[in-house]
Amino acid sequence: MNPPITVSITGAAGQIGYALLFRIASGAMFGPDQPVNLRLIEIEPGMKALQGVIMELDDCAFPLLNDIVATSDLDEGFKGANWALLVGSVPRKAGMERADLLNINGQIFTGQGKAIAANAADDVRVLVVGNPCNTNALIAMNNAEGVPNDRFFAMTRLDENRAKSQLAAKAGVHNRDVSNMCIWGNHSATQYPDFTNAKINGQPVSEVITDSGWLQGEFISTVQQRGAAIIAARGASSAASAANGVVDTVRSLTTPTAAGDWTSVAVCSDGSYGIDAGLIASMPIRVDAEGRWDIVPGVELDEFSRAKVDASVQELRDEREAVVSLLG
Ligand SMILES: NC(=O)c1ccc[n+]([C@@H]2O[C@H](COP(=O)([O-])OP(=O)(O)OC[C@H]3O[C@@H](n4cnc5c(N)ncnc54)[C@H](O)[C@@H]3O)[C@@H](O)[C@H]2O)c1
Repeated sequence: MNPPITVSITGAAGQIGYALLFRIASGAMFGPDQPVNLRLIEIEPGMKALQGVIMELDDCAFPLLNDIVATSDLDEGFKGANWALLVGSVPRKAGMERADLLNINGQIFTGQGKAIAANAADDVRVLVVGNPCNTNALIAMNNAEGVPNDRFFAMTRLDENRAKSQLAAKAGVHNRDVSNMCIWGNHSATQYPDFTNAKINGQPVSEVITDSGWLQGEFISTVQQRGAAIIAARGASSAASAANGVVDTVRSLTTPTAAGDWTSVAVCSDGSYGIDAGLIASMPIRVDAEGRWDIVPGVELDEFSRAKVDASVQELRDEREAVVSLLG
């Protein structure tokens, strides 16, 4: 058995937390030989529910679950973290402007960034799920002095999985036959699911799905609006599929990417693809055998794609502008 990995999770008593903790503890995230310590972080009002979740974790008698800490103290919560999964955030309420939301959550991610820098392990990696996740990650990154920028990620994998599933259904193939699906930009309704570079059984999608009107219209809007469609149908926002996206993201960042393929995750841009350096934007990412990631170079963006990417990047610039005072 390997020594345990420590995973800190904020918002641990929330919906996504409830779907996520059990999968981490079962070995789905780090494999069947990797014990885990869970450090579960909640705000005070969530602590009672969190105790209930911990009782259920205990009742699973997971062989890989080494230790559980429940706390609302950030220093204790991020102590020794190898992974920090920042799921908790304040949802948008009726009458709240996007700028208000950015600011309320901005305060949270300022404190969490500082606490990660002060307490986490030297190899800490941070995945932000709580929305607006790109800008929350930007704030955490800019407040985590001493933690390299390449350790910060924001989740767009759920969007990638949704896009693959839509393409597979339209083409009458299995999800696993779809590759090279990249979500560009912001995890928001401006995100661009790039069908122009995606492949089905190694063939360009546009050669398999010849209905270009569907690809440019309904496909994109279905992926962009899927979160709202789930809320309308389920009466609650996506949680199990979001938790699955977290598991997939961490697995993809800790295992080599299949040759020629890539995965979607928002990272700190180095200026690639005309995306301003320093923004947290979703791009095609690959991981090598040593576990290092880089932005896949040379992906072609045609005129249609370029306009979509630019629109989403503009939204990220606007969000950055709204929180500039929190960036240190
Ligand atoms: N990136 C993505 O693809 C994606 C997908 C789905 C949901 N989300 C986002 O994930 C977030 C969580 O979703 P959910 O359905 O689990 O929400 P939820 O409201 O069920 O749970 C959120 C939990 O976070 C806790 N919390 C709030 N502020 C906190 C803080 N400062 N520190 C620690 N915990 C805190 C709350 O007490 C609550 O238990 C939301 O922001 C949602 O929009 C992102």
